[in-house]
Amino acid sequence: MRIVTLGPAGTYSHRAAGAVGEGVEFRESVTGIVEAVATGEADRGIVPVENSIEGSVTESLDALAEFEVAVVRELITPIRHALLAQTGDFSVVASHPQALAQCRSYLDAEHPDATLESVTSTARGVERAREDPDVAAIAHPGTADGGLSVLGEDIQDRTSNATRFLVVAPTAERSAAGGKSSLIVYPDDNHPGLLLDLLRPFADRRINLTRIESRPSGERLGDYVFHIDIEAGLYEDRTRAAVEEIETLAEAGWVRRLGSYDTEHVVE
Ligand SMILES: O=C(O)C(=O)Cc1ccccc1
Repeated sequence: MRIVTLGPAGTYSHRAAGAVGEGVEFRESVTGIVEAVATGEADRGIVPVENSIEGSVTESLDALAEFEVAVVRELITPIRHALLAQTGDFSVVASHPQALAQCRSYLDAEHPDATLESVTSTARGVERAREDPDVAAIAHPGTADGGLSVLGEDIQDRTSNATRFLVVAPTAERSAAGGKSSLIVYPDDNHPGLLLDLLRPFADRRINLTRIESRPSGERLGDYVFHIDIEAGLYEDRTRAAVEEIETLAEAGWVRRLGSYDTEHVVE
């Protein structure tokens, strides 16, 4: 199986990908990962979608709306960040924007003068720190080799920091079996009560929503795509009926069933 995730080696996504298989290939962006699966270049892609401290990885949500893929698994992993550098004398902290945001209080308290540098992944930040003594990285402590020391451990703003990853696959592999499902709804419409109308089909059938997120459609200001996760499988009659009702409401736009899956907790 060809598996792609966020690289270089050592990212949190790479660690989560260990639950999917061996022999991972890397991409520089989550959009590139979802695209590789949509075009048939890869069989599975692992992307972060949501963090318990920092919220959505919006690039992942937008890529799921842009490309035709299925979601086949959901992996939740604890995230524990470390600060790594050649010495304690640095002026730049480089990491993935999510990691920088998850450690905001620590950085404000311990390194208020450091310049924060966003890079494409935590592992890319570690490469920067290996090359440049003026740069520290925030990453998994296991990436501290090649002359780097761990200057701080468990530096995330809350002890419980978890990230939710989705495993994407070609649409032919979409499953209707599972206790949770993900949908994307683009109503291409705007009227008072639209959101209420979109939610009622679930409420009427006692289907619990675990998440709803709106993202700009890119078409015009105030026009949204809704990412909806529910606690029910697409195989269930009540889910089928609810989604059919939503398809009628969104007939000017589209509804995408990404798939059903069960939550897996991955602890390394
Ligand atoms: O950059 C990484 O290591 C990633 O996999 C993205 C990420 C960043 C911070 C927390 C979880 C995932």
